Order: sequence, then C-alpha cells, then structure tokens
Amino acid sequence: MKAAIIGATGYGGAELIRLLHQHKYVEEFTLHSSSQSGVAISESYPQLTNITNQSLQSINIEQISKNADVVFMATPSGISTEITPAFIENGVKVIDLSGDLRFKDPNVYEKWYKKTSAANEVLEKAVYGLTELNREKVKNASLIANPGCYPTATILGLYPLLKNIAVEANSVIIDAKSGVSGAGRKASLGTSYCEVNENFKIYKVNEHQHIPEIEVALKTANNQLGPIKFNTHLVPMTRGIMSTIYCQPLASVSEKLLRNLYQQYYENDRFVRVRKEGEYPATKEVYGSNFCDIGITFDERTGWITIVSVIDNLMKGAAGQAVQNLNVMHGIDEGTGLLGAPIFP
Ligand SMILES: NC(=O)C1=CN([C@@H]2O[C@H](COP(=O)(O)OP(=O)(O)OC[C@H]3O[C@@H](n4cnc5c(N)ncnc54)[C@H](OP(=O)(O)O)[C@@H]3O)[C@@H](O)[C@H]2O)C=CC1
Ligand SMILES: CC(=O)N[C@@H](CCC(=O)OP(=O)(O)O)C(=O)O
Repeated sequence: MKAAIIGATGYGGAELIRLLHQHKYVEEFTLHSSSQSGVAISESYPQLTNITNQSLQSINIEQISKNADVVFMATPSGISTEITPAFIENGVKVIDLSGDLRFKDPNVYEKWYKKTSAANEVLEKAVYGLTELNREKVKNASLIANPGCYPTATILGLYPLLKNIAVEANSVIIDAKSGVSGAGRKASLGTSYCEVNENFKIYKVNEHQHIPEIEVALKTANNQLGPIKFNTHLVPMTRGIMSTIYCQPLASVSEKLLRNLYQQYYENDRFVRVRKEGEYPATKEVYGSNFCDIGITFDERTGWITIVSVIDNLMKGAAGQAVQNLNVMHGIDEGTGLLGAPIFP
C-alpha cells in the first residue's frame, strides 16, 4: 500500500517514518510539510540519512489523493478538521493522530481544545482507534481518530476493572506523568532544557484536554462512573508515560482475582502485558516499543486498588498505535512493523 505523512517534520511524523520504513506492506510513503517543501527530511532528521532521501512535498490534497491509499495526519489540533474532509471525499483513508476527531459531540471538543470542531458528518465517520477496545470497528473504518497518549495508557489500565468490578463511582484518581517529547518538537519555553532538567512539574491542572476523552471511553465500561480526578506532570525524560491510577472497589477484592481478570481481558492482545504479582512496570521497559505494560495491586489496609500503566508516548501513544490501526484496517497481521523489543537501557 501507499501512504502519505502530513506533519512529517514533527516527532509523531518522524516516528511514523521509522515504522513505515520497516513495514513490509507499505511499498511507498511520501512526506508533506506546510513550511519546508523542497527540503530533504534528513535536514531535519540526520538520523534518517540513507533511510529515506526524500524531500518534503507541499500539502496538495488532490495530488496526495491520487497517490496514497492512506494518509497519516501528524499535525497540531485544528489542521485535520480543515483537511481530512477532502481526503474522505476523495476516497482516501485517514488516520488522524491529533485530537480533532476523537469526540462525537462537537461541543466537547470546542470546550476542551478551544477550537472549532469538525462537522458532525465527519465526526460520525471517525472510529476511535484504541485498537484493543475497538478492533472490530477499526477493521471496517476508513477514518481513524487515533487516541491521545495519556488516554491510551489510562483507559487500557482501567477498562477491565471498570467492566468487571463495582467501584465507588467518584473514586477514580489518575496521576499521570509524561516525557517531554509528548509536547512535540516545536520549541517552547516550558519544554526548554533549563525549565525541564532536574525539575518535575504539574501542568494543565484540572483542565487537561484528555479528561473528557478518558471519561467518554470509561463510561462505555461503567456508565455510573463519576468525573475522574486527572492531573498531568512533566518529567525530565524524553519518552514515556506513566499513569498511576487509584480506585476504591465497593467490596474487598483479592489481588489474584484482579490479575486473572486483566490477564483474561487482554489474552488476545499482544501489545498489552499484564505484570506478575509484585511487579510494576517502568517507562524504560516499553521504550521504543508498542507495548502497554500494566501492574496492579490491592491494598487490604486502605481498601484501594492501585494500577500502574506505562507506554512510550510516541509509539503506543501515537505512531505505533496508528500503524497498529493501519494493519487492522487492511486485514494484515496486527503486529506488522511493530514487533521490535523495547530499547534498554
Ligand atoms: N508527541 C506525542 O507524544 C503525541 C502527539 N499526539 C498528537 O499528534 C499530533 C502531532 O504531534 P507531534 O508530532 O508531537 O507534534 P510536532 O509539533 O512535533 O509536529 C507537528 C507538525 O505539524 C506540522 N504543522 C504545523 N502547523 C501546520 C499547519 N498549519 N498545517 C499543516 N501542518 C502543520 C509541522 O510540520 P511543518 O511545519 O513541516 O508542516 C510540525 O512538524 C498532535 O496533534 C499531537 O497532539 C498524540 C499523541 C502523542
Ligand atoms: C507533555 C505534553 O505536553 N503532552 C501533551 C500531549 C498532547 C496531546 O497528545 O494532545 P492531543 O490531545 O492534541 O493529541 C499535553 O499534555 O498536552
């Protein structure tokens, strides 16, 4: 198949290049930029020298539509809203990494992203691409709203629990941490070295745009769920997300039962690894891979469950999951191009 990457000069775009380059069914991909057409991608990313010597092309929708079977939108929020409808009209599949198409209700997007939403008919076509939850819908989709990075770690961490165990409706607390690549490549004061190094800071307190995305997905597991408590922190590391989740079950549960429940729920999901008793995953244990690793425990003293869920934000949190969805949409093995082990140390 033939692919095009719009936003190829960003971190999500560069990760897509790395993955599509090693994907045996992608015979060709083109790279598109709104600001650097004509410039070789290796000018932005010297590590891609001899991997691809392509020059960036402008974003010409008609030309891309003639060439590509599928377009990846690795662009900031607001761009897919403008561009994707034309690709859909031209019969080209789209996988959007941004938040533009993740909500069915346009008001939710407008409230949390503070931007104009895509039209209802586009939102209706979009399938929320958290592959493990929506595999059957992804199979038949022509438009994928790839999930956000924090939602991927958090929803995978909570879903089996909320589906199977009665919890205190208002007890879900999510303490999430991200590496700095989660903010993209664009320079900003808040992500500059001196602001981040040897520092640990909370940001977007009570107003993170991923709050409604997580709530909408979790309500499909338990519609009694109250508002979640969710906050995000910037950690001085490049990649990785850790979502530490606390939740109070209505009745005491055994740790063994919880682990069995998670293992059963994810038994056919090769990218979710449920850790054994007493083992909690670290971000480096999924670095550069498409895995989501989950540790779980119940504290009899407090009566609370703790779940730890980690991903690489650029892989399972963005480009990796986008390629996983590409595979499912095209009926090819879900792991194609994604089976590399995590990089460690
Ligand atoms: N980083 C992460 O971990 C994750 C990111 N995401 C989402 O994926 C998307 C891409 O993120 P990321 O790669 O990190 O972001 P970056 O900021 O690294 O890259 C975004 C790219 O979009 C392009 N762009 C900017 N403005 C426009 C425009 N007006 N029209 C077309 N293209 C434009 C730029 O390339 P150029 O100037 O060459 O056009 C830029 O390189 C975002 O929506 C982000 O929220 C989702 C999950 C995780
Ligand atoms: C570290 C960091 O800044 N991360 C970003 C993740 C952005 C993202 O994934 O946003 P979308 O919903 O538009 O995809 C954030 O917290 O906003």
